[in-house]
Amino acid sequence: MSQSPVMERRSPDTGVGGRGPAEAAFIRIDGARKVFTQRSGGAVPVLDNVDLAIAENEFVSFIGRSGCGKTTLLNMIAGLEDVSAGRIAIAGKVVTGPGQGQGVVFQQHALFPWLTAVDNVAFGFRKSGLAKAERCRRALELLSLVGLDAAAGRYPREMSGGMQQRVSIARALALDPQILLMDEPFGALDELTRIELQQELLRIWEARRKTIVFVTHSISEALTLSDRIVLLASNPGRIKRIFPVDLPRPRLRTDPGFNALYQAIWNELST
Ligand SMILES: Nc1ncnc2c1ncn2[C@@H]1O[C@H](COP(=O)(O)OP(=O)(O)OP(=O)(O)O)[C@@H](O)[C@H]1O
Repeated sequence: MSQSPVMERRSPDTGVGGRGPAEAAFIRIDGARKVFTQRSGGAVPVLDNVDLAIAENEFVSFIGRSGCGKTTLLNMIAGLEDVSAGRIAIAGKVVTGPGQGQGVVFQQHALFPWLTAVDNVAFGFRKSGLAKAERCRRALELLSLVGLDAAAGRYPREMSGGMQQRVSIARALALDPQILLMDEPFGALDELTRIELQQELLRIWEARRKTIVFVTHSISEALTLSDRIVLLASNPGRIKRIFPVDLPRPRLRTDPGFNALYQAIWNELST
């Protein structure tokens, strides 16, 4: 396969893309492996020897074929899955569970159907020790940030999928996490809503200075959003290649640089 000049093949010791030495990594994954144990006792190796360094405020996407381990890797960073071997650290502290600065947004919005939008977001403050009125005030502020001022009193069944996903993002932002981990958050949305939410997310990312790790199946989405795209291969899951996206934002799909990278990622995914 021909190599595009904008691509860069990196060794498994994947440093922080163009942002200084790997020691400056905010999220550091070293030799991470994941083996699931089946009920029958059999072991299923899912991720093997993953090394990755992600800088503070960096936007990194994981892309790869279905089943290659993207969600598992994200869940390991979230502290929702343990690491079978190797280690994952955030700001130098080994991840031992959730609550180390990670906020998670899943594809299914996972809102409480019996709570209004504002109460769903306020739920994110439950461990904050804040008084109810203050939780409510801050929840309204976050709903405003995601463009949902007018829908605060609505229940999930009264909102579209895009609105529900905005509420999920607001809830994930409640405790002002340093890291936003997003698992195909826009996968179930129509194309227009998806593009709108991508722009919203970039706005929030720039305004709030978050580190974002984002799982997607869409090459265009990864190219629109990311500083770097990490392509995973399957059986067992491992990093095959990392694509830095050195294109100015907002990114246009008609840009020749965008198209060159799209083609390069497509080629790599399909081989
Ligand atoms: N709890 C589990 N027990 C056993 N195997 C599991 C478990 N969770 C995931 N797996 C397996 O691990 C592999 C990776 O799954 P994962 O969901 O991480 O992949 P993915 O790349 O996110 O897939 P998709 O793109 O379809 O969402 C799959 O083969 C899956 O069947």
